[in-house]
Amino acid sequence: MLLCIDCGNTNTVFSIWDGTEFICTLRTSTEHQRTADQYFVWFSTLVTHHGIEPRITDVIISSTVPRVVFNLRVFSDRYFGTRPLVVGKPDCLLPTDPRVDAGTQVGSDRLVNAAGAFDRHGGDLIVVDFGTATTFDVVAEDGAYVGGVIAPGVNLSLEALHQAAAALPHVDITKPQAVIGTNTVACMQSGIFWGYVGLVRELTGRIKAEYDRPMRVIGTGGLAPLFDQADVLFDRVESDLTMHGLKVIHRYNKENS
Ligand SMILES: Nc1ncnc2c1ncn2[C@@H]1O[C@H](COP(=O)(O)OP(=O)(O)OP(=O)(O)O)[C@@H](O)[C@H]1O
Ligand SMILES: CC(C)(CO)[C@@H](O)C(=O)NCCC(=O)O
Ligand SMILES: [K+]
Repeated sequence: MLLCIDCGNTNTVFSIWDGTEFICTLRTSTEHQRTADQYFVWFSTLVTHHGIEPRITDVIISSTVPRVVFNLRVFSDRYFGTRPLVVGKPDCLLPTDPRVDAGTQVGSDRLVNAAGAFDRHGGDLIVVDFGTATTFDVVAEDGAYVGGVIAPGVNLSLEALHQAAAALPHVDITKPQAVIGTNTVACMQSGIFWGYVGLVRELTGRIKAEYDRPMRVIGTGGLAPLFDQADVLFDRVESDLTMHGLKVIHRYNKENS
């Protein structure tokens, strides 16, 4: 079985692929202090709770937080006896190399999204991922990541409003009934929700205008389904795109190394 680990700046997601399907997905907050042993206590407790007896033979990791990789490597070595593949490291091959400015370290989550989306849909894509940041990844005709956009994440923007303005509470993101809010919370929800609808529409429109071929837009990340209710922003929403990309990169490395 393959354990896929997607470590973002906010959350780390573990998902077990049994060769046919993802049988268990677990989410924890990203904390660089967490040790290999702490990961294992958490992981083994929850898989047992789900009635699963995983026999992990392979591990692949994507991390946007460099400091957590060491402990995840130890976790993999110590508890599963396997050396993990780490996306972005020289010994992890990508199906297609990114074409970006020399010296640019593209976030591994974006490379993984590009690989996963290309595997499912072919090229000429924009992947919009609503994580800590809202990222737009452009996938060329041949599957290469060729650039994109990084905007502040939805939860980050809400948190920034709350932190910076004494009278603004912490609010959860939902789709407001109206655009004109008649109370503070409704005003904030409208600003974030409809503001991000506009951000996504404007940026995908401008990317399409700059790119010389027709493109499709794939939404992913926890909040993509929410924004999908608003408007025709995406051709597809796929919540498991990053996990799918990890599986694709793992398979590519097995077949080509
Ligand atoms: N089905 C869902 N409905 C609503 N919110 C969700 C859902 N799934 C996840 N979320 C929330 O959406 C947010 C985005 O989740 P996602 O995993 O895409 O990114 P993240 O964990 O915030 O960021 P990163 O991957 O950069 O750490 C999270 O705060 C999560 O709690
Ligand atoms: C933009 C984030 C934070 C999104 O998770 C991540 O992909 C990252 O740290 N990227 C590095 C810079 C880049 O992708 O160009
Ligand atoms: K993510």
